[in-house]
Formats: sequence, C-alpha cells, structure tokens
Amino acid sequence: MNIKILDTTLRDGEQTPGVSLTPLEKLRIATKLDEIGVNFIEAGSAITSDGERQSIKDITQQNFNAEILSFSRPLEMDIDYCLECDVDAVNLVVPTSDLHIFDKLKITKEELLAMSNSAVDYCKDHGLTVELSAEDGSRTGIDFLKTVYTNAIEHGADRVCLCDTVGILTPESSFEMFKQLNEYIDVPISCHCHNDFGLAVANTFAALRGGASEFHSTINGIGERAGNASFEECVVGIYKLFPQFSTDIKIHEIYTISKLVARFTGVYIQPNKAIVGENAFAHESGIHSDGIIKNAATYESITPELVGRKRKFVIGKHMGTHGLDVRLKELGVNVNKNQLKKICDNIKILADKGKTVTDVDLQAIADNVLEINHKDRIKLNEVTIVSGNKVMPTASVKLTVDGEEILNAGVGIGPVDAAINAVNSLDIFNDIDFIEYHVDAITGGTDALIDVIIKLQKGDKIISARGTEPDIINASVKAYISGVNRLLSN
Ligand SMILES: CC(=O)SCCNC(=O)CCNC(=O)[C@H](O)C(C)(C)COP(=O)(O)OP(=O)(O)OC[C@H]1O[C@@H](n2cnc3c(N)ncnc32)[C@H](O)[C@@H]1OP(=O)(O)O
Ligand SMILES: CC(=O)C(=O)O
Repeated sequence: MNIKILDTTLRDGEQTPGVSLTPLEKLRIATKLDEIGVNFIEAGSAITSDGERQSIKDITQQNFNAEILSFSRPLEMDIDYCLECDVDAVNLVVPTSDLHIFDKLKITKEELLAMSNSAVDYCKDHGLTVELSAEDGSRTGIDFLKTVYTNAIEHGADRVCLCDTVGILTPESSFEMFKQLNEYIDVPISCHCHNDFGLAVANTFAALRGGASEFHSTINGIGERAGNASFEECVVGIYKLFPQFSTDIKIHEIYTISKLVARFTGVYIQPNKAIVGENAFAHESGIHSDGIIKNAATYESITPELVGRKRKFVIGKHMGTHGLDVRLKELGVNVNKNQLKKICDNIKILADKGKTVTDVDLQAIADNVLEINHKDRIKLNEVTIVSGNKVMPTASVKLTVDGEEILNAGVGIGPVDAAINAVNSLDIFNDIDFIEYHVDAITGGTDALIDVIIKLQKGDKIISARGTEPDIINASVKAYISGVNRLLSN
C-alpha cells in the first residue's frame, strides 16, 4: 500500500520551544519538502500572526505538487484566516478526550460535536479539503472517537487523523486503536504521534499495520516537548522493514533536508540519531571497521548512500589497523604494515589519556612515525586587527613566504575573516579551499583557551590543521597557515 505523508515541520515542528522560522526559511523548507515527494505540507497555523500568514501565503502561491494545509481550531475565525492564505486544506483539530472537552474547552460533548460539525460545514462551503484531527484522540474512548469521525465524514470531512497528543500509545495499543477505526471508517485514516516515551516512530508503524494509510511527521523529529515522529526514521523504516508499504519520497534527499531544517531551526541533531545523526554511518571500533571493509552489510543495515550520506572511519581508542589504513589513505598517507602498527599503537596511547584523537593528531603521529619533517614555506611574523561596532574589520599581516617578507591587508565580515583574507590574497594561496572551520573554548570564561580546527582542500588533497591560543584570531591564522604549509609540502 502507498502511504501518504503529511509533513508538519512548519507547524508542529515550529512549535518546538524557541523555534521561529522566517517566511523565507519556511519557503525554502517547503520547496524542498515538495521536491522530495511529501504529499501534504502543513505550512503553519494561519491564526497565529501576520508573519505566519505571510509565510503560508508565500507557500500557497508556489503551485507545488503537495497539498498545502493550515492548522485550524474548529472556529470560523481560524478558518477565515486559512481562507485568506488560500490553502488547499485545513488540519481541523478537534479535542475529543474528556480532559480536553471538560477541563480545557469547558463545554459539553454535545457542544463539541456541534462545534466540530459546523466547522466542517463551513470549510466545505468554502471549498476546503478537511482532515479532521482528534486532539488527544489516544485518550478518548473509542466509541466517542467513532462518533466524532462519522459526524465529520457525514458533513464532508475528507480524511481523519488520530493524534497521540501526549505520546502515551504503545505499539500494541496503537495497532489496536487503528485496527478498530479502520474496520469502521471508510475515509483515509492518519496518525499523528508524539515522542514523549520515545515511541513515536514505533507507534506510527503500528498504526500503519492497523490500517492507517497516512502519517504525520516532522524532519529530525522536532516538535512540541519531546517532538513528533521523525520523518527520516519513518520513511527509511518503511523502506527497509515494511515491504508491504511504500512512500513517494526520494530517500537519497533525506540528509539534505535534515541539514537544512537543523540549520534554520537551530535544533541540532544528536550524533547517535538514526539515519541523520553524525555517527549513523561512522565506525571507530576495529572489529566493525574491518567487517565493513570486507562487506559493509556486516555492520550497516542500509548503505549511507541510500540517504545521501557517506561512511566514515573515525580515529580513536577502539580502532584497528584495517580501518586506520583506510583513514590514512583518505588523507593521502601510504604506510607499510610496521608503520601502520606503530601509528595505531600511538593513537591508543593518546586515547588512553582520555584525549579525543583528531585528524590533526593522526597527521602528526603519522609524520612522526614516517619521520617526515615538513619544511614550512610560510611563516607568520605579525598580525594586527582593527575591529569594533562602527568599523569594517580590517587586518594587516606580515608573512615570510619562501624567505621573502611580505606585508598584506584585508577586510572581512569579522576580525577572523579579515585576518584570513589578509593572508589569503597572496598567489601562493590560490586553489586552496576552506571546507571546515570549527572553534571550541577549551576552558571556561572569557580568558578561555581557544582551539580552532580547520579542514582545507587543494585538488584531491584534504588536510586538517589546528591552532590553540587564548586569542581566536591568532588561533585561526595559526591553524590556517599550518594547514597551508602542510598542503604545499611534498
Ligand atoms: C496539540 C497542538 O499542537 S495544538 C496547536 C498549538 N498551536 C498553537 O497554539 C498555535 C499558536 N497559537 C496562538 O497563536 C494562540 O494560542 C492563538 C492565537 C491560537 C490563541 O490565542 P489566545 O486567544 O490568546 O488564547 P490562548 O492561546 O491563551 O488560549 C487558547 C484558547 O483556544 C481554545 N482552544 C484550544 N484548542 C482549541 C480547539 N482545538 N478548538 C477550539 N478551541 C480551542 C482554548 O480553550 C482557549 O480558549 P479560551 O480563551 O476560550 O479559554
Ligand atoms: C494536533 C496536534 O498537533 C496534536 O494533537 O498533537
């Protein structure tokens, strides 16, 4: 069965505490959601604000393939705002549990039914598609749930959804509820699962097995409290674990959209998150890396390329020589068996001291074992910065390049950028690309020691370099020049 997906990153996802997206960011995310094959995009809640309505309008003007919805309470005021935004459909959210009806809305069940029915009428009279979502549906008696749904369907609702608003379903109860609803209801049924007990994705799968033909999810699982069912886990899980289901999603685009949403929302992904986490396809331990090199299926259930990613071998205490050899070759370092063993032993000595072993450390260890002495072509003699809240950051640098002293200047968007630009304007830096810049404060306070790690590329050669200083500008320039010297050697 083909499963439809309603993405609610722009509505429930944006309800993540502290997250607020600009209209442009929402449009960029919606464009990508449409491109990768999401069927329904809940673009926001039109009632919320002028800016929210602008975002929704920008999206409805795009002529996307996906149906565009807005969240709406069963109130004419909310529906009017949805109409003003020209959406195709509304996610009409009707609270159905006793708790929500009596304690939150403070009305009777009869009044709730009347409110729901007349809201559906109003939507249908104005040409809207209606997905009626039972809020707190998982804590609602099944008979009343059926009554709300059948009433709504009689009034023209096109789809219904059961919301596990506080995430209390288990795979067993989810399967059972959806099975009972599926036997009774003949419009498409959707599920909306929250992750309060870490079960949102499992409950979504159970709902599909019980008869749901649509699910709600968010990119990276962001959303209220512990979040919603994660889009990438649901989609890839369906692909790999449930051959009876399919989706319309271009799976290899999943990592791209995950990174886009993380960047715009500022909600970064935990490293061990399935599918999109930094470590999802990273291997440190020797036994795993060796297995992977021989046949990747030994320790990976899906290939990283499936979801637009690459496998990584990480340097560290648990590594063995097979994985280390691959990592060294990636860094352009070829070693014999003895040298490999020595490098591996040295890494373990460092790691046993509790240190994270980086590529920079690996390069230094390898140079030491291979007795390579890099002759530096560039030496930094002096760097001077002018910066403040009213001046364009400007830097001047004195360098010795191949024995000749050179003075150069540059400007930038900040002092670090200005200093790097000042260094960079010499011909010797041509064709060198910055591919990563990472800053850590090693100690606390404003007098912290700053550790800058960068990655540079020239042609096929990629190297990492480090600068550690109390001053971020000195640390950055030092890392940069050290990296360039390494790239220019041999
Ligand atoms: C489970 C979910 O994710 S629900 C979606 C949550 N999303 C949002 O809240 C969207 C953003 N919200 C907002 O901008 C504001 O809350 C607004 C504009 C919707 C309402 O603001 P206010 O009028 O100031 O009310 P406030 O937010 O404080 O309280 C919510 C009101 O909506 C009522 N309400 C809540 N849910 C529903 C519903 N599904 N149907 C009808 N009424 C509802 C509440 O009973 C309360 O009404 P009351 O003032 O009569 O007691
Ligand atoms: C509607 C919704 O977001 C919920 O019930 O969780």
